[in-house]
Amino acid sequence: MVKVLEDQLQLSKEAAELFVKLAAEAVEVHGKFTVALTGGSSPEKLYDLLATPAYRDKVDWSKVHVFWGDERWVPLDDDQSNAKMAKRTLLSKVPVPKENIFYMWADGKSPEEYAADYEQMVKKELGESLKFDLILLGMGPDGHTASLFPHQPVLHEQTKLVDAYYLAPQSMYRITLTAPLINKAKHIVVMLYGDNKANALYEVLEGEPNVELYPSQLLHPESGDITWLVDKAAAALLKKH
Ligand SMILES: O=C1O[C@H](COP(=O)(O)O)[C@@H](O)[C@H](O)[C@H]1O
Repeated sequence: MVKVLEDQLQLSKEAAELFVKLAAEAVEVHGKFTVALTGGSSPEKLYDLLATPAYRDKVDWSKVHVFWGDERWVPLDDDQSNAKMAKRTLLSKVPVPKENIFYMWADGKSPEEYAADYEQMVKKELGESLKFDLILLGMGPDGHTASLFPHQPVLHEQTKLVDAYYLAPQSMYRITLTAPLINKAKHIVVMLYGDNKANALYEVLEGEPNVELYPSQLLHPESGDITWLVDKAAAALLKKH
């Protein structure tokens, strides 16, 4: 489903409502809420909102288990860290138990080693189903989502649930959930705004299949659902939605 909202604030409010609803449902059904956060600029407003009493007080944070969809392989206090932004805006302001937060970073490990460790953590937390209750994602103007970047071999990964690799154009390692794991989620929410993403959004949703160029085309939930929360500017080129 594609939902076109007026602007970043409106789509963030919509995402916050969904987060609260899905958290309550998951806790009711299986006693916890497993969520993978996204990085980048798109979710900042959402995290700010979730930390305000209007939303914060509706979530049982003691039952929330926090993962990330992807991360830049940098220490947690580095400005490029997706976790640093989530900590500043949300995790430092809500009572999530420390042991429920699974950062995609470890001192003294290689990214590849830690990707294998992270896969084990994911398996332990999610059990056999491997289904996150919610995976939040963004999308870059180049059509990448999580750290599934154009033309990277990770796009074809079928065995690993979590992978790490050197992203040469950015001169840094990335660690990411892979498409097969993401597509198992019960709910996927992709949030993005701005006219610089209009072309990629059109190509991803209505263009010719080409995952090498537009990796977000890999998003096809096996049995869950996907909601695209986009603003009018990002949706400007869509014809069918
Ligand atoms: O590199 C990344 O970029 C995407 C998109 O970021 P945005 O700033 O355009 O919202 C993000 O979803 C991903 O988590 C991040 O690592």
